[in-house]
Amino acid sequence: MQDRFKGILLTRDENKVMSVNVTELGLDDLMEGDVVVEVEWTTVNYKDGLAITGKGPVVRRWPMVPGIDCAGTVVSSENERFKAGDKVILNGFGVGEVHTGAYAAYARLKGDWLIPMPEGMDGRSAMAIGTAGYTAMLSVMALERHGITPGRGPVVVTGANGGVGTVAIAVLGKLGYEVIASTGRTEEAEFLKSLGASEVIHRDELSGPAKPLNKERWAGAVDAVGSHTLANVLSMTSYGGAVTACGLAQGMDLPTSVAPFILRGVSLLGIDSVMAPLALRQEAWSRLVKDLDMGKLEALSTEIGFNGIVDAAHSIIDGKIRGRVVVDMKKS
Ligand SMILES: C=CC(=O)SCCNC(=O)CCNC(=O)[C@H](O)C(C)(C)COP(=O)(O)OP(=O)(O)OC[C@H]1O[C@@H](n2cnc3c(N)ncnc32)[C@H](O)[C@@H]1OP(=O)(O)O
Ligand SMILES: NC(=O)C1=CN([C@@H]2O[C@H](COP(=O)(O)OP(=O)(O)OC[C@H]3O[C@@H](n4cnc5c(N)ncnc54)[C@H](O)[C@@H]3O)[C@@H](O)[C@H]2O)C=CC1
Repeated sequence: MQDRFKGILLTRDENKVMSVNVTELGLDDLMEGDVVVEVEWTTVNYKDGLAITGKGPVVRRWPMVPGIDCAGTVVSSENERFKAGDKVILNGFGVGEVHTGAYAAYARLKGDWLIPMPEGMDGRSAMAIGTAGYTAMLSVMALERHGITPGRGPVVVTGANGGVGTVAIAVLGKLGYEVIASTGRTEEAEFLKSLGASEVIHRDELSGPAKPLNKERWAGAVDAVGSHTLANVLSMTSYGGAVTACGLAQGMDLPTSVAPFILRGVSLLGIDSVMAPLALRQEAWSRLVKDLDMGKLEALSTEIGFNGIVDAAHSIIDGKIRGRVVVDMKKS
């Protein structure tokens, strides 16, 4: 292991003005943990974008190495579950928020947070999926638990060209659902159809203030957008349907009424990837091996090197990234 290694460090001055520094770090700059991992692959999620641009109060401890997820190899371990050489995945648990994170050549982490690399997956594909794709899987699993089968009717996916959206479309399509993709980038309709969407609608149909109830259009939804979009999705969900909420790309508010819940028995299912229990995580990663077509994952992914992370963080907040960004940490 190198004594000094590259990393990104977010610092704040006495006036709480943030700086983003590409710098050299040592192990002492990383917070305590019982496993040191060489970060081989990481990614840029919306939350990483919020952290690096400072657009959202994601970072809650300073200074911070951002980066909420990574895949790599264990370098040293005092945890009985892991030994040097093991391939692992890390996502969530406040890493990149309150615990120094993935945008460095090494990460010092708690072994209890790590998942052994599932059979059939490698570091690159794990991070092409990343937190966004794993959250898409958690969302699909929540719909399934609620009895939303392909026979119940279509499922709408909002934020369809984003990380959660593209992976959700690919998984739902493979599982046989009729998928309606909602996007502001309708010029990407053919791409979304190639992933598994049957129909593409413009996000403007869902982005204004919602009526309490509207014509029933879908049995289920994977929503990554929140705000008016989620309110409209709820108002158009058919009797007994279910909607998962994981994101806030339009806003953190939810200007809805109780009508969909009390008149149509619609359920709103909250999805949190960060503190999801280990068993649910392992199930989600195993399901991704089985239910996500790796050719489609490749089609929705763009690879960059370490030096591209900061630009990609700005681009994701500007809504300019299609699908997922995977970062090869060995590449500059
Ligand atoms: C991969 C996942 C995602 O992408 S999620 C989307 C990205 N996340 C965000 O945009 C969240 C950013 N955070 C915020 O906007 C705010 O922190 C807030 C609205 C969630 C809360 O802010 P507010 O100023 O209203 O309250 P406090 O900071 O005083 O916190 C209240 C209470 O909540 C605890 N808390 C704060 N952040 C989190 C979090 N991320 N996860 C879990 N809990 C959180 C905080 O510790 C306080 O609890 P207490 O018991 O008093 O300590
Ligand atoms: N709850 C959780 O644990 C998790 C939450 N998330 C959240 O899910 C959301 C999506 O994440 P990603 O797919 O990775 O982000 P992304 O940026 O890849 O995708 C978001 C999509 O929403 C679109 N969008 C932006 N503004 C919009 C608006 N006003 N109306 C409709 N669409 C809009 C963008 O064009 C983009 O296609 C984010 O808010 C993120 O924070 C992501 C992962 C885990």
